[in-house]
Amino acid sequence: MHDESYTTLKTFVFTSRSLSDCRVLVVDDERSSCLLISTILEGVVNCECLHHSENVFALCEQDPPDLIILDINMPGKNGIDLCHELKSQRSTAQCAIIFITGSSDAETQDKCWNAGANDFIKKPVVASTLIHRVKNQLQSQLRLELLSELTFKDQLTELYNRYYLMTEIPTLIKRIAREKASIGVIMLDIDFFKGFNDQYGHIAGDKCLHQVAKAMQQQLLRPQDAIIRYGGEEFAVILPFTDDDGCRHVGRKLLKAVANLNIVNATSQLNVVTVSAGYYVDHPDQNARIEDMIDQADQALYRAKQSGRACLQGPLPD
Ligand SMILES: Nc1nc2c(ncn2[C@@H]2O[C@H](COP(=O)(O)OP(=O)(O)OP(=O)(O)O)[C@@H](O)[C@H]2O)c(=O)[nH]1
Repeated sequence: MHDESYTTLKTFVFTSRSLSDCRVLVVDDERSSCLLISTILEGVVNCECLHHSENVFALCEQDPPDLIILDINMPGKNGIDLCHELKSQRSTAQCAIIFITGSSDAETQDKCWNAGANDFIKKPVVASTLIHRVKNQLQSQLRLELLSELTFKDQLTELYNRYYLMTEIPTLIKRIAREKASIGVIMLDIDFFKGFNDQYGHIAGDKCLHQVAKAMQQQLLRPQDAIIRYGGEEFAVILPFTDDDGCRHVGRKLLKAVANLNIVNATSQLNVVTVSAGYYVDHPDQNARIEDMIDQADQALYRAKQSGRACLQGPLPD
């Protein structure tokens, strides 16, 4: 547990992205136009080109770029329809879209804005204008990203905070209710953490919290799953669209991942840091409240603590 490199205190600085980390997708059936744009943007952002509009949506849904530079007139799906499609889907709505086209009459420009465009550039392209428009677009996105990290993330563990739980999860529950699906909630608490702090000090305690958080985060594979630092050494895991079996499976994986860190805690009978967990699965209606689900999972967590810790408990049988 003694790591000489660990000298920083309470907060971990957020690793916010910079312009050079941003991905820009250029969609234009004219190869020369794609080449020109990506050459101008070289060294500013990472550029990829696509010459067909047909597979853009599928590609963006899988791995959304930060910005798309879109031609309007292309064989197959035209840029305006593609923009409508991208902006109407939750998974791609955040991609900024800049149209780049030779036809810049008022009616065409109107169509672009109505489709959800973020900006519009007229051909022939002026290099410095393209660079500045792309930079402006991406910089405001990066600022928003940082702001939402600062608002919704806990600085010590880099997990979501309670504000995220209370503001974002209720909307998700309403969607799950509409789709008549289920949601799993797991509450976890580090065992004998007071003893750990007393034995190794609070800085080591903070580092332990950070490691435990990272190890648990790595176990969650679906983008909609979320871990929240609920209290000091207590975590809430929200698993949308997950049933009883799925919830138990994830719960066991989380327990194992923490134990496998092998962080020594001489104040625990197991001699390593472990977590106890309780879970609850709900088929919510529109009035369901996250607080009530957490309360149920917390009662199961209490039973896990009572039955010796380092284990997972579910609801009591009816
Ligand atoms: N280092 C550190 N410790 C914290 C933080 N937040 C809470 N704690 C400590 O976590 C400990 C929790 O202690 P208890 O609630 O008694 O629980 P426990 O010792 O883990 O015992 P069980 O949960 O019953 O296994 C307290 O000593 C808190 O000071 C934090 O941000 N950093």
